[in-house]
Amino acid sequence: MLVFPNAKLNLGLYITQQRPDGFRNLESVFVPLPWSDALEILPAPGNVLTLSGIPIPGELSTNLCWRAYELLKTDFELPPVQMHLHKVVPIGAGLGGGSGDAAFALRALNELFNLQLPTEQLQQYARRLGSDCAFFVENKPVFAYEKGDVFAPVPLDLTGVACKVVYPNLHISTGEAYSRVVPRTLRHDLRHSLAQPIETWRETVTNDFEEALTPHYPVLAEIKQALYAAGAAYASLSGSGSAVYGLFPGQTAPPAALGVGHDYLVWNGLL
Ligand SMILES: C[C@](O)(CO)[C@H](O)COP(=O)(O)OP(=O)(O)OC[C@H]1O[C@@H](n2ccc(N)nc2=O)[C@H](O)[C@@H]1O
Ligand SMILES: Nc1ncnc2c1ncn2[C@@H]1O[C@H](COP(=O)(O)OP(=O)(O)OP(=O)(O)O)[C@@H](O)[C@H]1O
Repeated sequence: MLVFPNAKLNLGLYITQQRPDGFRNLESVFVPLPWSDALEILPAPGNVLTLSGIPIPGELSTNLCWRAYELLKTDFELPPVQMHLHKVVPIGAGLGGGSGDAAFALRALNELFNLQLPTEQLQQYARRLGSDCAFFVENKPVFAYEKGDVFAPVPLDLTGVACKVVYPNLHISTGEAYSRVVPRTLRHDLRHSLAQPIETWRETVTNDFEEALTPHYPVLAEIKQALYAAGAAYASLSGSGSAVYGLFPGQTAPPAALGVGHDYLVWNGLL
């Protein structure tokens, strides 16, 4: 079975509280971003994981696709599988790339071996692999809260909005990013702000990681400024960075060149 695990963008992100379990409570809206890896899973005589594309740090056994398989195997008698992951989505980007791989692996294994796990149960498995993973089970725009793994519907449809995502070849680890933010009680009603026209978001929709990380990584502000100069209606860091995106509603494609950075990885397309 061949699947294409996509990435996500965060529209606004507020870190509201330190939790007793070491994690933080947050509020954010997640939307799918059609920048995708490719993952093939087949029954096989023996277990094997192969990789291509962007190199993934760490042992094969710690790869999130493999961990998804191992997790299901604790509860089900799964036959051996061969998996191949072709990595396209940049890592340490705040795009949830690894999380998408994990959730798509759970979904594919569920289908391939007819496990008949309903959505809620797949989300429970996904939560055990990472805070971002559960989003990718349903993979539709949601308001996320608590650890970012509990969801409420959000009446937001960005389908067809032109988008540019810029990754400045800078790996920011999620743990490091969180350690730089001091949680603050909630200051904004994100869902209310996002219900207004995109052009108003610049004044109302913020990501707490941006303020905390920009002094350490000025390139983030440079890219954001360039996106606005190129006509973005809204630009922001995604998640814990380092990817920065711009939205260009009403345009059939985002502008081709930004005039910043030579070796940046860029995704252009429609949401
Ligand atoms: C920044 C976001 O991408 C926003 O969507 C996510 O919150 C990150 O989710 P993720 O990459 O799946 O993160 P996890 O693998 O669960 O956690 C990595 C590390 O981030 C921190 N972490 C993560 C999520 C959260 N709600 N609070 C945290 O404090 C913890 O230090 C944790 O050890
Ligand atoms: N399939 C995978 N794809 C990417 N990273 C993976 C994968 N499996 C395991 N990892 C590990 O996860 C780490 C990346 O997680 P990190 O949170 O830093 O970045 P991210 O993928 O951009 O995620 P997020 O958007 O949630 O911040 C890598 O250092 C890598 O070791």
